[in-house]
Amino acid sequence: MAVKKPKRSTAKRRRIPVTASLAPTTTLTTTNPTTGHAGSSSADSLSVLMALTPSGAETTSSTSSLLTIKSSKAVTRKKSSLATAQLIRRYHTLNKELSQCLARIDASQTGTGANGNGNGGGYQRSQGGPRYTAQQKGDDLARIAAIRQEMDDLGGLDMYQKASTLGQSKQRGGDSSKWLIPIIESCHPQLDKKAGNPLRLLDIGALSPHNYQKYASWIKATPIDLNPQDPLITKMDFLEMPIPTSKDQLFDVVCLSLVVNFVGDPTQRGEILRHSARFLVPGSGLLYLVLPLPCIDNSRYMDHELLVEMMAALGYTTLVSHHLAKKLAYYAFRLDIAPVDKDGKKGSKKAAVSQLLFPKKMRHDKPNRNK
Ligand SMILES: C[S@@+](CC[C@H](N)C(=O)[O-])C[C@H]1O[C@@H](n2cnc3c(N)ncnc32)[C@H](O)[C@@H]1O
Repeated sequence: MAVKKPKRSTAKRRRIPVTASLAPTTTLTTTNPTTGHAGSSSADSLSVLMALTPSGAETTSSTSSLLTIKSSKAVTRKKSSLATAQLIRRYHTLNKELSQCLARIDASQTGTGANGNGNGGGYQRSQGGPRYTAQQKGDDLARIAAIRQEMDDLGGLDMYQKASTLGQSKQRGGDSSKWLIPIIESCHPQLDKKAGNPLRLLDIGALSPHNYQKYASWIKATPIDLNPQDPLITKMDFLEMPIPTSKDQLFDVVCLSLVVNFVGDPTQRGEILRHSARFLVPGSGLLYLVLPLPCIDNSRYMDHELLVEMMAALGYTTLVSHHLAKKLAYYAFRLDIAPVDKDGKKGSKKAAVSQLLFPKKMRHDKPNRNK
């Protein structure tokens, strides 16, 4: 994508460092976006993953028959898959708790109280709400340090990404782009795949630059990530990505596969979805959204109907297709209405209205549901 005079997004962004650049990224070094620590902390990250493998995992070398070898391999794979899932879950939990602590501190400093979604804990600096005491702030600061330490001990974002890459390896079903391809094809029936005029696809939070390689003749992918695992992935915080200033900079497809749930702060999750609309061709652009299934079918506050309603409020009024699989929920939305606040202006009427439209509200009051 050619970028002329990039216009910076004013989308709400506080803690993830600015790394906006469309140039390849290996020369850029940043603070670890999640832990806030400099550099990569995962020199021996794979050994951390191995250490997480439940003890007693057998290896094939000690087995004597082919049958045992096969079952032993399967057992090892299952255990390692469990360890990977455990690591990813722990990382998400820490990331969320970190966001909550940071949001409480932010809210107490700005006097905004909760950040509109309960994440700030409802504390206010000024009158009207419970006071956020110095003691509570001290506890939050101590907890933040402990969380960052634990994240570092686990191997930081780098390790999380390696675990996620294992999660998307072929053995475990491959990456989630497969579901999308037939949908893109059905939305562009006239597309001449050999004409040399490929569709433009922005892959946000890409673990591999090769997810769309097979379709390179008709899909030109731009993979970006906060912490690229490959030099072909551009280092970029999507919320800092320059908003297109002309039609030829827009994308036909924007992919957010397992990215929104990665973000700990609910306001920022919303911002990512809102921001996505600024990059798509209105009328035909597709947003590919993948979430862990429990976000949709086991939450107290969110479900399929509410997601569809919220997306419609952002201009995604057509749900082209969706699929609730065993572990993941896949959605393809079409951007029918161009965003009003194209310039990314925060606090626009539209933004205020959508916050009022969707306050955090209990929808499924059941004890076993996620919060
Ligand atoms: C679960 S992993 C990626 C999953 C991959 N897309 C897939 O479908 O398997 C989530 C990724 O999102 C990236 N990410 C989170 N927030 C981001 C942002 N604001 N900009 C760019 N990448 C982001 C993280 O760095 C991480 O690599």
